[in-house]
Amino acid sequence: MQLNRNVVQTASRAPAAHSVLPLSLPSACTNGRRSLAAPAQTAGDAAPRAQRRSIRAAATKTPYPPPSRVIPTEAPTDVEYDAVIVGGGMGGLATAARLVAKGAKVVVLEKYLLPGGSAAHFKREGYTFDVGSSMMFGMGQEGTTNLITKCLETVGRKIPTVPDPTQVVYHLPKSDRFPKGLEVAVWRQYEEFLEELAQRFPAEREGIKKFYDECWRIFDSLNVLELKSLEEPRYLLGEFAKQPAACLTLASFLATNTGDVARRHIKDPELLRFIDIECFIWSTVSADLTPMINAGMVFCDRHYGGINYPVGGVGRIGEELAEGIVEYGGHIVYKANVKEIIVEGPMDGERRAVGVRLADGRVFRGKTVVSNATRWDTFENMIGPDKLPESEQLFRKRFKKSPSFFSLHMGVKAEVLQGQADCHHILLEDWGKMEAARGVLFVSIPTVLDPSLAPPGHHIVHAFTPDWIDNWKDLSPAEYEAAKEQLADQLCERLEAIIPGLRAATTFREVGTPRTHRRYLSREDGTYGPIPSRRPLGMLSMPFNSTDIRGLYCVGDSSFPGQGVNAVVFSGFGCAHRVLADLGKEPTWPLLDSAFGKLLSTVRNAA
Ligand SMILES: NC(=O)c1ccc[n+]([C@@H]2O[C@H](COP(=O)([O-])OP(=O)(O)OC[C@H]3O[C@@H](n4cnc5c(N)ncnc54)[C@H](O)[C@@H]3O)[C@@H](O)[C@H]2O)c1
Ligand SMILES: CC(C)=CCC/C(C)=C/C=C/C(C)=C/C=C/C(C)=C/C=C/C=C(C)/C=C/C=C(C)/C=C/C=C(\C)CCC=C(C)C
Repeated sequence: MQLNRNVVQTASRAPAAHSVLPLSLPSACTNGRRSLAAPAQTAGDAAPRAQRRSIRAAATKTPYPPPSRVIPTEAPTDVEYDAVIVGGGMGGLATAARLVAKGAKVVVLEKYLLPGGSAAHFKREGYTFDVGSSMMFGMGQEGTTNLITKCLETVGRKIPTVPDPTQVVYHLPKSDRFPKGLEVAVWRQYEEFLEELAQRFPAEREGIKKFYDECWRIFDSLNVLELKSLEEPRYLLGEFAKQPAACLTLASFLATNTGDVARRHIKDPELLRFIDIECFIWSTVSADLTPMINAGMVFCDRHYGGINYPVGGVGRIGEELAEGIVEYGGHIVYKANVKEIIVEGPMDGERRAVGVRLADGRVFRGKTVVSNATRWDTFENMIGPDKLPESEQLFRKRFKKSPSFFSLHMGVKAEVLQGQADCHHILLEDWGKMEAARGVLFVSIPTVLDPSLAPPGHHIVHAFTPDWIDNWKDLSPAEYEAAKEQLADQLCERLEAIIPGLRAATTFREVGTPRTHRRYLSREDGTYGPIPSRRPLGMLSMPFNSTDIRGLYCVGDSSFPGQGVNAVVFSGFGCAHRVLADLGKEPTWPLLDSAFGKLLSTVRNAA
């Protein structure tokens, strides 16, 4: 059966291209093919790509963004805040934005000098480097899942963006069928991507469409809901009443993992491995361990128009949010290292978080405390490893820390990337190494979308690969430096396969190891976030924002729905809603509320 593009394309899947074009950038198109040294395909090469590209990056000049503005603020310590927020990563900022917009008195305490956490940026020699990846979901203009756009709007902000023409281009291992390697581009247009994949695996044409169409069922359901706290039954019942079909669809997928759905429709082992890496690049686990609802979000938002690069760099999002929060009356204190979450009450009775103490001795008191640090940093380091509530002990059995990353930030002469139009690439030479440290190589070239990030005539190449902190322990300073250089050289050698001449064209290079991530992001072992230790029951085992300590909430990637900027912003929306409900600033049905809370924790403990 041939894919029928007219059937696949629906208004909800592909909002008009103009709606996602940059707000202030030229929509200049470059119709050339990708210029990376792409191996030819053997199983049916796709039709000429130039004909199928309907959205192209603005790859020419862009205006320089406004200079970074991080307004340092202080905050009084002699007041009781509605919420004291530990950490100004995207999870903490999203919570703060939603709270201040409702008139709550909020202080954000950030250990570093800048907002954004792992989604911040740093500047060196005329380059603006994104700390993490440059792939931003949730930045579209339509629907309800464009949570980054919505979060900015909450505090009156908007950022010009550039659409990514492809989400990612995969350069995957050689096999009998693909002697030069399997290459697949995930085009912004859904039909183009389906066609490309079906050309590679013609016998699975129908299965491919069925699998990805199941993802659309989830996305289309999420994309009509007002996204708030799933722990608040009054809101939840309201959404069920307004959108019963969407809510039932989501409920039916809550306990499902992606691998199960993929195997229902696809039999080819090589294609199933492709679905694995489709999950791995954002969940850092295979499809069997990746909740299907998250896959629905990621596999569809990219075609719906959600992946757009913020002009000026990913760090602009945090900067704009921070400014907006301050404008709405909130406080953000930088260089504020929270050492302790103050909890009152007996160990065997009701315990309540009442504030925090900083390393310099300052105390901020609040009716609620929200932690944007990982659960390990929050409970073990700021409360005490001997005081772990039962639900936290359970969390530690079910989830473990994912590896951190080794990152290589490079400035390169522009000619080495002549004609390049794809920002993100994935390289893997051996399927057996997909989940191993230093196996998958992630590559972002954000300057193809926003040239203003590099000095004229230059590009940024950011390459990173999963790595464990244990690989960097017990080294002398000289050994540490030598190990960094050696691994950086190895990665450059691998990169030469898709960017020939890279090493000779490199004019700037800075390396980060898991130790760097631990130090600057204050994430235990530099972890990227929690991953399941065993097969999870879809999303059901992931904790929401409330904790067993009254008044203490967690937000960010150790809370539902997990890693990803759009995901932690959703977690922030949920957290703010739950906090407001507990503060009496959002309507609730108290009896139902407490019964539902107990039911949820019973279900989660059993999941
Ligand atoms: N392209 C992408 O998709 C992309 C890019 C970057 C980041 N991310 C995602 O962002 C997620 C993380 O976001 P997040 O909001 O959960 O966490 P985060 O680590 O980004 O932010 C946490 C913040 O808390 C601060 N902090 C930690 N301990 C502190 C303490 N004791 N006192 C004061 N401040 C403290 C840190 O300095 C940091 O700014 C990751 O899962 C990753 O997937 C994604
Ligand atoms: C009863 C109950 C509870 C319920 C009922 C039913 C219902 C209603 C349900 C509902 C649900 C919901 C709403 C859900 C939600 C969800 C969500 C929102 C989700 C989201 C997600 C997201 C995500 C996951 C994302 C992610 C992303 C990421 C991670 C990214 C990353 C990236 C990277 C790393 C990059 C790569 C790079 C290269 C390639 C270079």
